[in-house]
Amino acid sequence: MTPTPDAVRLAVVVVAAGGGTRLGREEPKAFVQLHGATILEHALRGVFASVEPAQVIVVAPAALLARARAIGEHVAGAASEHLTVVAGGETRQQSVVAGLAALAEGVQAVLVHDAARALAPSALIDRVAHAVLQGGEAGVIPALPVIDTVKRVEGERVVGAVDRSDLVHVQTPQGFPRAALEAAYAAATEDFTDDAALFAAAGGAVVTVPGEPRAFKITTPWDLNRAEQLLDGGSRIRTGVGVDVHRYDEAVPLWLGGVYFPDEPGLDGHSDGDAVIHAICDALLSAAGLGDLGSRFGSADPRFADAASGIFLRETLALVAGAGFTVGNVAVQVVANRPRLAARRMELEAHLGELVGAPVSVAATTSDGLGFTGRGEGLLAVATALLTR
Ligand SMILES: Nc1ccn([C@@H]2O[C@H](COP(=O)(O)OP(=O)(O)OP(=O)(O)O)[C@@H](O)[C@H]2O)c(=O)n1
Ligand SMILES: C[C@](O)(CO)[C@H](O)COP(=O)(O)O
Repeated sequence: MTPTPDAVRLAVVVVAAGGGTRLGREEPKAFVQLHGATILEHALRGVFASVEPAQVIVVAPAALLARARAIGEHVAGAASEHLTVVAGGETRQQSVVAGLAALAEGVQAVLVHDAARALAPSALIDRVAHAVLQGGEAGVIPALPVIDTVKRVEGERVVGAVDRSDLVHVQTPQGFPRAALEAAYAAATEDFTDDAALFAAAGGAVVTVPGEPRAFKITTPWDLNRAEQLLDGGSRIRTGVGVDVHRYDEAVPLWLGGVYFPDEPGLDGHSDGDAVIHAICDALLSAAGLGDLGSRFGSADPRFADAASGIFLRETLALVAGAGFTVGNVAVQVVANRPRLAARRMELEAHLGELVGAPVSVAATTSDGLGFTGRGEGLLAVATALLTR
């Protein structure tokens, strides 16, 4: 993943070294299973599906650094070069210090994010990142209004009311200019419950952006059940559609569905022209509400000139997973005079199913001589995708 200009300036520190006392599990909280993956994996999916950070630093328990790296590499895939794993400390603040110590040169803004906020949507991470990257000197934190009445108590005795109109619930990621955050941490003489308080204690200004209910912190067993239900009981089925057309180009090889077809005219395009994979990517992005291939990868991006289209599918699947979706199935229909797919349909379905990680069905037809496909000028692929969340 080549960083975009914004990403060259941004690092995300994911603090995952806590013991999870209030959760009451044997393993440290970030390594507790949630809906078939660890809490850490869920958190990293959101991070890697968001802005393209130049560096992601996972702060993990010293005894689990290798496990944390394996999880990080599984999520990051081709972006693993941007992953750093360091050992945390006795407190959250000490873990953040360890994360800051691992920041690469050139990073100018830092997001600090709780792995325990495992369902934080990538849109929230984008929101904080873009607010910080706008170049102000303030810290940026996500916040939600307090909707319950708040009382001051002494033991069980209520001793006063608190005006909730100017109170908010604060979440993570919290974003800061790097130099100012490092200076604030260097000057800290006490423990704070979040980075914004430490930053403010050093004189830094802090502003809020809207938080997200899904970014709640998994702290107690009830929270873990709530997260499980959101990922399971709240299953929502989403369908999407994708279409792609390419003209034939006799001068290039034909790759279709990630499979090479010898002695067939290739497809003209900025990448390898694989209309089947492009249509599948658009169908997946459409179902997840994540835009389309052109908006995500750019139709003229030099990074993808002549690229094998499998790279688009891997990146698309990471985005879809990061948004909390699982692929149910994909169906593809090819409309073209060539190539004849019948003899290789099962091979195509097996290969695409392996790439997508779910059943992929492939069908083909001609257009009975009608239109550009009938005149043998090009090939059209239509795909549908079913996602669940
Ligand atoms: N020494 C610590 C303590 C906390 N954290 C991280 O800070 C985030 C918020 O902390 P919290 O939810 O309190 O996690 P724990 O400290 O593990 O929970 P508990 O207080 O119940 O032990 C979590 O992602 C946790 O992994 C950390 O990296 N290092
Ligand atoms: C950082 C934080 O998530 C912001 O709300 C919160 O302060 C962490 O508190 P914890 O007691 O360390 O979970």
